[in-house]
Amino acid sequence: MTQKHSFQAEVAQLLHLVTHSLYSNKEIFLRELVSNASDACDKLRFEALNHPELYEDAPTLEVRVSFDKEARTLTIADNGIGMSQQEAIDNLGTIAKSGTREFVSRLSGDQKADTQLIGQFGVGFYSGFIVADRITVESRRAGLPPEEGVRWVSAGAGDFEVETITRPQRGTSVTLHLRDDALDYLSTWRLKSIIGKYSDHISLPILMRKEEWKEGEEEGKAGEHVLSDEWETVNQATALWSRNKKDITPEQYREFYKAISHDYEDPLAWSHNRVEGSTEYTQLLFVPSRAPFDLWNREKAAGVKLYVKRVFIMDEAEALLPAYLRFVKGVVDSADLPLNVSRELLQESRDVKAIREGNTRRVLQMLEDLAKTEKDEAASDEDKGRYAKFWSEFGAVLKEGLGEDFANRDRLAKLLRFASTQSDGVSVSLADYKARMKEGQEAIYYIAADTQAAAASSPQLEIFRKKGIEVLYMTDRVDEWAMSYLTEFDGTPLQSVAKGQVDLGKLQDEAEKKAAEEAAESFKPVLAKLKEALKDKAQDVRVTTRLVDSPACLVVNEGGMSLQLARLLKQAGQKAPETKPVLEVNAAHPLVRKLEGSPNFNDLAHILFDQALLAEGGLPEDPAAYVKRVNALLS
Ligand SMILES: Nc1ncnc2c1ncn2[C@@H]1O[C@H](COP(=O)(O)OP(=O)(O)OP(=O)(O)O)[C@@H](O)[C@H]1O
Repeated sequence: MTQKHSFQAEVAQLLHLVTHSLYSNKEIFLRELVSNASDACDKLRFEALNHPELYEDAPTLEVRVSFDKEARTLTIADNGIGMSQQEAIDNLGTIAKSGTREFVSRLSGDQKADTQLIGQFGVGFYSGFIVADRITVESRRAGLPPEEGVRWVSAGAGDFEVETITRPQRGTSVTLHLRDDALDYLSTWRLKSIIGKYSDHISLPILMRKEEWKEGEEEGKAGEHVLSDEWETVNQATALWSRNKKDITPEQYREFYKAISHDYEDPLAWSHNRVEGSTEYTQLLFVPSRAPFDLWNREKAAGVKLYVKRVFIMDEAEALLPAYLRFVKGVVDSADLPLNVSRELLQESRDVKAIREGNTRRVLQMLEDLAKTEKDEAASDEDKGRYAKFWSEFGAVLKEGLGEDFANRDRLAKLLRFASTQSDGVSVSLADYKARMKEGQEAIYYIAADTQAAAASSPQLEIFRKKGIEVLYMTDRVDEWAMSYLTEFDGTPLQSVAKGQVDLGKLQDEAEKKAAEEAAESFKPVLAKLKEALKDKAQDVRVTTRLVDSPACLVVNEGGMSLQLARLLKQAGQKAPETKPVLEVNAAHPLVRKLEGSPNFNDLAHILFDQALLAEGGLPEDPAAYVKRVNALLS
């Protein structure tokens, strides 16, 4: 008896996209289905560690790819874990992974944008519908009796049908009923070449029927290739990472990366090593070229798969890399961990700790190499641009490492890049900055703001501009938090220009200092009045030398949380300490001079404060009152 089921809405949406736009290279459907078959075998091998009876009478795991020209079908069959009827309904009719669901919910309906997005994702099983107008899946879960097999059929529209079948062999076969424009896949040569390209690294044998040359029977009739009953292995069938580095081509590394990451772009860099010593393992790690849409989710699945002696143990083994390197993809194959290792155990294992440290060092090494190439005269333009590309995609995540990975903080600091008052591009390293520091300059200055434009026009910068001192712009959300962990670079302190008093030290000449002191002295009575008028808003009011064109600005005390960070925290619904800022005034500014003896002193004082807040990216506490005061003065 067949039962009809509807696809979950998200699946229907995904299928629509698959069948209506997707993929300039259709052939990846084979990679996806072979990869599912291989995963199913991995799962069986894993479960059979404790239940060897699951192997039944077929202990050799394999994938078979075959086709039937007459029926126009292509079949990918495996003897892996298989599916029960309920599993087929669940796995092939709904999207279980929350990440994938979220991804689908982001599809905009704009085909071009969606195709881009989906390229980052891989549609797995559903990619079969790129080439098929109907798919039949027959399966039986290992351990269930033959009568509890299942047949699942769908034309890829809104629904699918399932029925119970008897299936003596365990595992799954996926049969694609090819569309008219996909009949070229009914060719041994074609399929072999696709498997060679995408699935060579799969550690299981992929078998296809051998082809034989048959002479034409009648006089004058040409011979042809016919399929024999003999099967042959058409891939290398050894896990790519277990092969010798020198036997692997760059092309093979790239394809391997695409297969494990579902990315359609080449990786930016990779590193493949066999690590020996007290903990033995192989690592093959990739840096992608493009950030995934959910990079910001720190809970997001980590990208490293764990194997133990070639046996697949788990995807997304977050213990193998720190969270700030969650963009890295790859494989770790340990020789020491027990096969039954669990996630909980991983967290505590000393071997895993050693692997995590080793992986971290490797990734940093890869990034340092990319950064080095940036300045290498002999490198191609493309190679030179790789680090900048990396930085624009992943720089903000890497910065989290400053607060997370103290042991590598110095290495991370060297990898940072910023825009600055002297560079629009985000390309200034702290070492570049130091090399350009003015004589007598004692700190690396930076300013944090929401955007580069806001940073560039900030009043706090005025004196630095005037003196030609470079200031770094920090415009990533994580910057302030990250910078709180980086107080110095190579012996030079980092100093926010919006915190504490400006002390340009040797950069300020004696005459300037003296003039400032005198101005401050004569301004004292006004200052006292200002403090009184603003006592609910400002912690203190003082005269500053940092302003040139602006009348006033707000700063926080050294060690205090910046106003910008406090705002970000509030926006994110978190508690921020209520720190009152310090109002700094430019005693030489006409507006400030006007204060003395003004009948509107109180209004002017509040306007001065609120404007400083606006200039800094904040909003007056009572915007309407601010507008009223300004209007009163204007009219
Ligand atoms: N050959 C197979 N044998 C057993 N189960 C399968 C097979 N193919 C697919 N499945 C099941 O169907 C589910 C959905 O497959 P699909 O390819 O859409 O996503 P996935 O493999 O989970 O994710 P991804 O392709 O992104 O790795 C799989 O998780 C698996 O449980």
